Amino acid sequence: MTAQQEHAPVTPARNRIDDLDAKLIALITERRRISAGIQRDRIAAGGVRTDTAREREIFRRYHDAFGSAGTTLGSMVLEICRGRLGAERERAAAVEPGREPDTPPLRLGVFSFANCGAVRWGLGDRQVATGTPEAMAAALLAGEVDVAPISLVEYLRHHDRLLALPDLGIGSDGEVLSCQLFTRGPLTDLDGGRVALGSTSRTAALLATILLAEWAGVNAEYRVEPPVLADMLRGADGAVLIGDAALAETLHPHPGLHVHDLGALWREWTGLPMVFAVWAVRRATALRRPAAVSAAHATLLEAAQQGSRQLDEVAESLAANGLFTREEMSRYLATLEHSLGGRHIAGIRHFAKLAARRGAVPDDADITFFGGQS
Ligand SMILES: O=C(O)C(=O)C[C@]1(C(=O)O)C=C[C@@H](O)C=C1
Repeated sequence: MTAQQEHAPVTPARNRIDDLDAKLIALITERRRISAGIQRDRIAAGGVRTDTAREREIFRRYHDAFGSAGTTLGSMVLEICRGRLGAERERAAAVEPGREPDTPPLRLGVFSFANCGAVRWGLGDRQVATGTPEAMAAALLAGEVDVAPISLVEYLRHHDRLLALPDLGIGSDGEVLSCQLFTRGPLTDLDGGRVALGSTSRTAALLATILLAEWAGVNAEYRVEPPVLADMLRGADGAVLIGDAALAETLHPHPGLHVHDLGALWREWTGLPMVFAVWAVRRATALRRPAAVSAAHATLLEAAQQGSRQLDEVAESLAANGLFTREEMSRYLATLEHSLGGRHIAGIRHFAKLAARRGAVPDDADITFFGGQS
């Protein structure tokens, strides 16, 4: 017997710990088995191995129980259950050189708005183009970037040239805070009135006109204008604004102004989440360079997950520009959804039908995914 063993307190307490460790190991083994089943089903249905929103829930649970060590523990448990995240990207990258020699990496784009803050954070030092949704749609369609977010309306308008990346979107299941209709009075007062649509907004502008016409029964006249709320409201009874400007006006509303959250209204009306933007690739690029698109997709999924795991840090970095506090950014990031599950897709298809009825997108506009998921 070694000196250490002689002095080790082999007490009932240690036996109890051994017992608990054995139970934890058995529980994690059981968890891994169940998790593998869910992942298998999702992949068989054309999805990917991971579900960002679900992982965020799990991290929060461990964090609530054990603080930042809990986040590490949750991340280890997930790694045991679904493998290492980087592994997916490495596999995709490993396929790339063999199948698609001598081609440069795909060019990624992201929105400069806070709604891409988590993804930008997760991408770290990787070179990406940034721009407004308007600029990014133009760059994607012109071939200046290969994979980028695009507002839902622009995607639907160009659906025959684009494929959406599975499991990744920018949306909300209810309140979104950054896609807003501002009015001086109740919505019904807009009937027969004027609504200014901020020129940077595509999906939110159309969503507002659909909600007003079909849900609120309001018949208004619409005009596209530069996205400056005070100017917009000078000549109109309502104004639709998106992005950081809308967020600022929502978090610090002017007295007397009514703020209608378009994500919340949509949810109230349809019971579905609203997807404001999807991530897309040109069909021609997907055909020529499928492995590179897979690699880019895996990179973006991983970036979204990484950002979602570190929302406090993301909030801090977004607050650094002085426009918002860290708490405000945390609240905003918590309302955003980066996942694109069955309910989100149902929301997209419902919106596409309503938009087609108004002639805003082609009649056959639908979402089609890279990799064949439907
Ligand atoms: O719940 C799921 O969708 C799973 O696939 C299970 C699980 C987990 O182990 O908890 C694994 C991978 C996903 O990214 C999220 C969660």
